[in-house]
Amino acid sequence: MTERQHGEPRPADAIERHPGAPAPGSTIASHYRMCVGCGPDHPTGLHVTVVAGEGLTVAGTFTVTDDHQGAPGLAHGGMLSLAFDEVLGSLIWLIGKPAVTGHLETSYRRPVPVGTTLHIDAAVDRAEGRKIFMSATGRENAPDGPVSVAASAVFIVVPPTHFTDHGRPVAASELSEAAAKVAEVNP
Ligand SMILES: CCCCCCCC(=O)SCCNC(=O)CCNC(=O)[C@H](O)C(C)(C)COP(=O)(O)OP(=O)(O)OC[C@H]1O[C@@H](n2cnc3c(N)ncnc32)[C@H](O)[C@@H]1OP(=O)(O)O
Repeated sequence: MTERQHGEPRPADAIERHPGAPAPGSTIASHYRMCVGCGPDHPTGLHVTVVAGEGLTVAGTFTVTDDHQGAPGLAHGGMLSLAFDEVLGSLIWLIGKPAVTGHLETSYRRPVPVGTTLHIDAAVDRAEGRKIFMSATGRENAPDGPVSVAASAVFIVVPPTHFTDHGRPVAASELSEAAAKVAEVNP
């Protein structure tokens, strides 16, 4: 085997759906009740919802409210970026490995008014070592509506201790079933 030269891209690695992944069509529960992206207990969070798709895909929704405005009546770009981070991050439940956002690029194609529901389709494109390359599109008010926002990301697989080493220990009651399952798979 020839050694990889400095700066040379890695060859793509196989990446598969984990056998314990949520079934296609099932909801991927919020991983943390106070998450600003998906937590049901967050008072002004995005309350993003996500459903597992076939293969390494998910479909999410985010409804823009007054709490998410930048210009009056329009979604703040950072909030839209957050919605994409959340939906793309949900793909890790299909892979069954903890990972964090290393790089996120967001392309804003149309203004997104308050009251809009963005339908966000996201997929894993490929993996190279610990890097997982993903992409997503957000469509206005329907799964086949016009594309308002598109994004691509690189998530980096981390040890499960990443979250407690850098964050804080969490009580089991703060986590979703899905989060507990990943902790089980990757103790
Ligand atoms: C429980 C689920 C929660 C989900 C919440 C939604 C997702 C989030 O918002 S996560 C929060 C935001 N993200 C973060 O806080 C991450 C902060 N950054 C870090 O902790 C570290 O920089 C981390 C872990 C990403 C990488 O550090 P480290 O483990 O030392 O990686 P390192 O060994 O240098 O690099 C590994 C590979 O990743 C690549 N890489 C590292 N950082 C990046 C980056 N930012 N962008 C692209 N590639 C990167 C490296 O080039 C290397 O690639 P290769 O193997 O081809 O040479």
